[in-house]
Amino acid sequence: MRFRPDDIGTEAHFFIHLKGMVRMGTIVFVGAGSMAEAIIAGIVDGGVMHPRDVFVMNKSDDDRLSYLQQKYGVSIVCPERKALRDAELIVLGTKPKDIHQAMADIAGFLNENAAVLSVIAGVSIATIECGLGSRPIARSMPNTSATIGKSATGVSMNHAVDEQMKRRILTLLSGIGIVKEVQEDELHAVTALSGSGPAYIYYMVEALEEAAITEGLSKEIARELIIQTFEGASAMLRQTGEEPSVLRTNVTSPNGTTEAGIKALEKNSFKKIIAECIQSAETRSRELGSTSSSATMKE
Ligand SMILES: NC(=O)C1=CN([C@@H]2O[C@H](COP(=O)(O)OP(=O)(O)OC[C@H]3O[C@@H](n4cnc5c(N)ncnc54)[C@H](OP(=O)(O)O)[C@@H]3O)[C@@H](O)[C@H]2O)C=CC1
Ligand SMILES: O=C(O)[C@@H]1CCC=N1
Repeated sequence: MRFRPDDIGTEAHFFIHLKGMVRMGTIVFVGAGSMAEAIIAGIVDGGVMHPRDVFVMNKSDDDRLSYLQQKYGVSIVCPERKALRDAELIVLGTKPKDIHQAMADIAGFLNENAAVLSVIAGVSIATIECGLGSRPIARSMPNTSATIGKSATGVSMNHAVDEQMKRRILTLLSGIGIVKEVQEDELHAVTALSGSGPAYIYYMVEALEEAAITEGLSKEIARELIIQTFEGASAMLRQTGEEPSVLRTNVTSPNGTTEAGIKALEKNSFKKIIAECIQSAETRSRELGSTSSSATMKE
């Protein structure tokens, strides 16, 4: 369900949550790129927010703002920045390298009660407090499946976030998928696992598809079989609640095809490769954080 600007109804002002309705004011996305679009699509298409309560701004890419306005019915922050002054929640969605400039650009416009929700990899709550002052701040790590309401998001909040704002932020993030509250330091691991995760899965699909084509299948048939295999395996994990190792054993006939396939994975140190993948991404998330906090200290 997607609300449109002419779709006036009081219920559209509210987040609908299982535990009741949570009132939410306007939201401004500072940095309206791919991740912002994924979240906007999730909350607008999911009926979580009315698009008239959602504003977007960029540094210079006005064409992108027009595209988002056309596609989702959201509004563009005007040069006087009125939307920033009125906003109840600011979503920071720039690249880590641009966050200091973005915070310097908006700091003077925010009302003192505005809360902040960051989706930026690596950048700490302390860095945001440094740039935007002491205020309620949530640091999250969603993923691009937010576009279809299937994000796996981790979030951590500072002490200034009260119960009401916490519910609002959790409700907003629930609108784009599942949410897990974690310690701030654990967000580096969340980033490595589920923030970057969709890319690993797509990479694996590319590899499976190439291998299937080499074995004589058409790309179309291979693609359909792979997608259904991922969907089926993931639904089995969720619905049966079984350990993955048990489900794997159920597929593996003694001396059969699966055993041959798994042996090839083991011979090529599959688990070591995956461990290195997650570890490298985790380390990079920490690097992005320390780069941005040392930039703060230089300023
Ligand atoms: N992509 C992903 O899968 C995920 C990304 N993230 C995080 O989301 C963040 C955004 O990533 P992504 O959406 O891919 O990046 P994009 O490059 O698509 O978008 C970044 C946006 O920030 C804008 N911007 C830059 N400087 C400023 C500024 N000073 N004021 C306002 N806007 C500004 C850019 O506008 P302009 O072009 O005008 O400069 C651009 O539209 C990153 O920090 C990333 O770590 C988190 C989870 C998953
Ligand atoms: O690659 C990145 O840095 C971002 C963070 C998680 C997914 N994309």
